[in-house]
Amino acid sequence: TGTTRPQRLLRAVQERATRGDSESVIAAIDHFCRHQEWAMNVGDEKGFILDSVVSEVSPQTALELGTYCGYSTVRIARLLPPGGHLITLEFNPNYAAVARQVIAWAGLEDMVQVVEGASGDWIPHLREHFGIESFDFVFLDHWKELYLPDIKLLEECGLLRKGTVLLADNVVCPGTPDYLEYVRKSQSYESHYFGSHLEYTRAEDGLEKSVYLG
Ligand SMILES: O=C(NCCCCCn1ccnc1)c1cc(-c2ccc(F)cc2)cc(O)c1O
Ligand SMILES: [Mg+2]
Repeated sequence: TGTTRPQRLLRAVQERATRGDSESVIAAIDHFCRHQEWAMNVGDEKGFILDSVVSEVSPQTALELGTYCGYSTVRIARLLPPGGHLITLEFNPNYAAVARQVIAWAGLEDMVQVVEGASGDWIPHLREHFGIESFDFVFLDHWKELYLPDIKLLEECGLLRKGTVLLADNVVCPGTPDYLEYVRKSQSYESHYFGSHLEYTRAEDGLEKSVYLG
């Protein structure tokens, strides 16, 4: 027994960050991951790229696949425009429980909906369950072999529109080769690779930004 890494990360947030201050929550998690224990958050370097894409899109509706401890959820939600809303899907209930508390500590619970379950099960029900017409922005950061099937499902469910921006983490490490090939070859996407590093390390990694053309 004892605590899990997500629980230790949450304790670091509660001990180091100021309630309602999302910047201090982000800083506390980055400090924990650099100085205490590595964790698979998108991190500060790739997080800066995520911030710039979210700011550019300024999404009213956003979807995140893979919440983990809520680090990228907080990064995205803090930049949403008035009326903006973020739905984040997490398969692991222990991750989801920690993420809800991290998001609440940042004071962003009103703009975020943490949904527990398998992305493939939930995607076909997002419209009816949350009144979503389509997404302006999608951040992919869950199991790497699900990136491709899940964007195909989003297409089939009509949840992408002309101009929807997809941003995928880890396209180099751990890697998402089938997803990359698809978005780079498909006539329905305009893709661009942002080179960076695996969170808190010197290993190569990067984000792929893909605009859906319909
Ligand atoms: O596996 C990752 N994320 C998915 C976690 C489970 C998602 C569950 N889920 C949520 C919704 N549907 C399913 C991941 C891994 C690494 C990594 C890199 C190098 C290494 F040596 C070890 C690990 C780095 C990341 O940045 C990652 O995102
Ligand atoms: Mg990741």
